[in-house]
Amino acid sequence: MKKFNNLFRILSRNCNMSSSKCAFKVALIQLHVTDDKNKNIENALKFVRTAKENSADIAILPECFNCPYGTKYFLKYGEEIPNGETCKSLAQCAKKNNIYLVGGSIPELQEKQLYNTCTVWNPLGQMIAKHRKIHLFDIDIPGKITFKESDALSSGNQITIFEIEKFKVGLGICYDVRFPELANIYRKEGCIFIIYPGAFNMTTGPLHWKLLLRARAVDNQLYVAGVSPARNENSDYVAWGHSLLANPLGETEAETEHQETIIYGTVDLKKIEETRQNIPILSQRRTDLYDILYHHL
Ligand SMILES: NC(=O)CCC(=O)C(=O)O
Repeated sequence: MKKFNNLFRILSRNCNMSSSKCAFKVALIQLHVTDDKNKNIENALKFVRTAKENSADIAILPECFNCPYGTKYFLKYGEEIPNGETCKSLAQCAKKNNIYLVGGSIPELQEKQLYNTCTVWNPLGQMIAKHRKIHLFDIDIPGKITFKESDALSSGNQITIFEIEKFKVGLGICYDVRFPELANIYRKEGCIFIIYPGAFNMTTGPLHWKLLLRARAVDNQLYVAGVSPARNENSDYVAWGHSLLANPLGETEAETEHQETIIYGTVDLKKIEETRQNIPILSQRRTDLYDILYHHL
């Protein structure tokens, strides 16, 4: 409840002052990813410039935007964070364009371990967050898709929150979206927005991508973005695309299909406040019951 009131305090303090923002323009950049790392990075930078020209405050790149998505590629494309070439480019790009940049994800190499990692850069070009995918994508749907990220990657063990003008934003990567507990923690920590760079596939994409993003939004009464690579029929792993932004009511604010593009949406803090006031589920939760029942199962 304390965190909930904090949002109202920040809102009433900031939003009534003309110098402060109560809405952020968000650019969801759905990139075509190839096996050429330099081209992928250059392409991402070009789209971030376009996002800035269109007055975006935050630009978001997809999961694995510098590398084809597949366990056999991660070591070859892996690099250290923040000293690798991709991070250097992202830092410069954020600074040059004076924009918050959520760097999708890249394979991170640290002490012979690989992680699927998202970095976030502020308009000064400083890294303000680093999220290692917590839940690795290990699934087997016979005849449809088998994928075992844990063959190559280690999992992250931390939740990740960063701030944009005092407002908290939570991070997850793709499969992390399937775990409502993580999103619930972000809400309880006072987040107003959760960002999931993600590359769902042609089986689970049509089934679950949109449903999960909207579910996380409506459960937690905040904005949720899912940002995918564009569909590349020539790659081993064909991404579903369909990047989207869901609002605190669970409605789709912005959505695209599978081609390379940018879509824009607004994170409107007043809409969060209104939704949370009208339907006050956070304070109505019966944790007295759930906690007891959960621990007895
Ligand atoms: N990159 C991923 O984590 C894919 C997740 C996915 O497709 C799913 O169904 O979950």
